Amino acid sequence: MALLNEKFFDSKDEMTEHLASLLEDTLNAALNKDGQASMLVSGGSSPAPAYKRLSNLNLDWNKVTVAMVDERWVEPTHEKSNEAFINSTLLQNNALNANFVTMKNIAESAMQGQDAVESKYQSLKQPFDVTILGMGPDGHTASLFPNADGLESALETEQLVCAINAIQSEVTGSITERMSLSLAGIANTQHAILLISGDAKRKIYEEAKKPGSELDIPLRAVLGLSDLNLSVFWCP
Ligand SMILES: O=C(O)[C@H](O)[C@@H](O)[C@H](O)[C@H](O)COP(=O)(O)O
Repeated sequence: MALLNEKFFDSKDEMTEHLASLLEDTLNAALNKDGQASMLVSGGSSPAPAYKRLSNLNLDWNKVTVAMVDERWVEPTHEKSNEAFINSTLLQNNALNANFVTMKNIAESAMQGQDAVESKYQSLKQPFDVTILGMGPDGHTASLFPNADGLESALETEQLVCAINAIQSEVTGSITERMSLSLAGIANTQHAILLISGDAKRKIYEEAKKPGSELDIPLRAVLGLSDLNLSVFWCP
């Protein structure tokens, strides 16, 4: 089991405040210690306000590298692009100077683009200083979707990233082809933060803590990483 530090907040504002100050402290500590920092980011509504707050901080942003936890295999101009989401939330204001390592490349498919993404990710500062994860109502985290094509290899590979083709559902929407940190990529961080909102997802999270199939609830594989330092933040 991961080293869990669970915090249950009364409101999203409270969670945002805590998350933003934790990220600020983490980035500052890494910059002071190593002269550089790496932060891996997810999309989703949970982290967005903290990203906006972070973007105004006076950090040495040019020494911070922001990279994606996962991405749909769509152009950055697409409305569902996580790259576009990070550009419009985090990489604004002072954070415009951060380095941004993205996943989508010119390859026709995520599978064909995987090696190029892997080599970019291998050049990031490792272990990553902090990785922000979300979770869907189907128990997916990053783009590790239940029973997806590519999930087994994402859970087994030693590579940092893996192409995934999810089974289409209400959660995935029509775009099922993704690039994601693998389980090994998620494990490769000093500190991971999992953001969960609402009672329905809380139930899935509690379910994921119990033994069972990692293919049905991929979050279970992350919770099972014995050396992972994982903060779990929940808000209503
Ligand atoms: O790429 C995606 O499909 C989303 O980023 C997704 O994985 C998100 O992280 C979770 O669904 C949590 O979303 P909320 O933050 O909105 O709860």
